[in-house]
Amino acid sequence: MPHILTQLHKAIPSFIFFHPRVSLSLSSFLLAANNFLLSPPALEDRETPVSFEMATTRMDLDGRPIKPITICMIGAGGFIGSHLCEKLMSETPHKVLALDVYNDKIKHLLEPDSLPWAGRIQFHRLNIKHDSRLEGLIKMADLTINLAAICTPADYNTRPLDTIYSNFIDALPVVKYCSENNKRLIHFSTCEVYGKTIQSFLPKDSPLRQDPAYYVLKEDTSPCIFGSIEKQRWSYACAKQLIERLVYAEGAENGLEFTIVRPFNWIGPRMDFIPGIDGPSEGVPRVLACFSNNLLRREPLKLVDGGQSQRTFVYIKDAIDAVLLMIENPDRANGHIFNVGNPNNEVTVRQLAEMMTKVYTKVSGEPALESPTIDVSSKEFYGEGYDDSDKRIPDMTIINKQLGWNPKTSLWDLLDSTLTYQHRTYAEAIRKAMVKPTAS
Ligand SMILES: NC(=O)c1ccc[n+]([C@@H]2O[C@H](COP(=O)([O-])OP(=O)(O)OC[C@H]3O[C@@H](n4cnc5c(N)ncnc54)[C@H](O)[C@@H]3O)[C@@H](O)[C@H]2O)c1
Ligand SMILES: O=c1ccn([C@@H]2O[C@H](COP(=O)(O)OP(=O)(O)O[C@H]3OC[C@](O)(CO)[C@H]3O)[C@@H](O)[C@H]2O)c(=O)[nH]1
Repeated sequence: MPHILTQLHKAIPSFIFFHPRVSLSLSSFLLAANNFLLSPPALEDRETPVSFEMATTRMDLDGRPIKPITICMIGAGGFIGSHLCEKLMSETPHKVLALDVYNDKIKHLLEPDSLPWAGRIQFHRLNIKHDSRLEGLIKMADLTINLAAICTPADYNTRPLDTIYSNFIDALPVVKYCSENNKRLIHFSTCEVYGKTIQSFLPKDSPLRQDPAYYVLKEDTSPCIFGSIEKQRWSYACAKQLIERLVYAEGAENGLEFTIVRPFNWIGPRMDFIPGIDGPSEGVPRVLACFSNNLLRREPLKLVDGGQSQRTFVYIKDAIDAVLLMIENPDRANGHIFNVGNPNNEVTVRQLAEMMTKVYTKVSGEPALESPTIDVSSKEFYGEGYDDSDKRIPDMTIINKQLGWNPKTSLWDLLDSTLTYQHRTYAEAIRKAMVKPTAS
């Protein structure tokens, strides 16, 4: 192992870090806070890349200067990872060792070498299932963030073994290496660990159904309620729950410094794939990409079991602000489990379909279909063993108290920017793919 580490160290160029030497005055503190709160426009919304300049000392929530750190980010090439890398490169001095099997979603951050953050992000193509470089990379970093997972519901009941291995077995060495090497870990879990609400088991006419105590999901008091074993949908939630328990136990028994994140349906650009364009034609991504695909192809949006399930959606950029607060405020984040969602953005899936149809009509200029949705059974859509969470409203008390974080973006606004991106990125490719070759 030591010789592998030496090679890894040699492979990494020397990094130029921003060193905060500015003495703190009230005005610089206010400016830093202001810069932090007013994020610049998203990279994908910019015509040309904006030059990167760090003019002021960045401060943590307790008024201390933030020291640059090295982050080992596993699953950095995915949806959340790509947005987190973007944020870290454009607004912070931190260095990222980006680990994934794919890098398509972060290519714009890796090339060309002339980018303002060149040298602060380094991609390592590896599969954490079987790669001896993993421990060395975790050792080289101050903090590990584990995002790697199979996390699309269409896989949970059709590939339960892969799902359980990915979300539990493959995550085990990451926890172990962090614990053994005294490295801080931010582990990505899911809101799905709550499963179903207590409300869903109450009689339909029970007045208790109106009481938030029976449906708002709280990190420290809500139970985890899953369906039977034949309902393999819960393979993912159950694996995530067990890895949460393991991380928590490593904290309690061996002093691991950890934070667990439970995302509540984060959505935005670069989420999943559009079947037949940048993913398999028969693939079933999460609902945002399913509905985007239907809208782009001018097909009715498929409502599973009537689209009655409820979700709260949060804009990826709001959620990434929360993760950055966790990264830069370890004293406030360590030892905590955080819900990260937007309780104000609750809709049924049917309402989501209706809103996406309206927004897409606006951004594309194309009229909506006469019948914009179609009902489909879960068995037909997902296969045997599917089941669903009825309602997901995050309680925000803990994240509010510890990090002062609140989501900002309404569902309409986040769909507006996301569907503008989907239309700009995919409409032409879909049009070409849909033109059938004519017989000669
Ligand atoms: N997006 C959400 O709303 C949401 C909600 C709940 C939980 N989460 C959790 O957040 C994390 C990230 O989610 P996402 O939406 O970015 O998913 P994603 O699928 O876009 O990203 C996951 C990334 O992990 C990589 N990966 C998977 N297995 C790997 C392995 N063995 N080795 C190396 N890389 C591997 C994948 O290639 C992918 O790039 C996951 O743990 C997921 O369970 C996300
Ligand atoms: O074409 C479609 C696709 C889906 N639905 C229904 O929409 C609901 C939400 O589905 P989706 O976003 O795919 O996934 P879930 O919210 O159920 O689960 C995710 O939550 C967090 C995470 O852990 C990671 O993202 C994942 O497990 C659902 O009710 C579908 O049935 C539809 O009607 N039509």
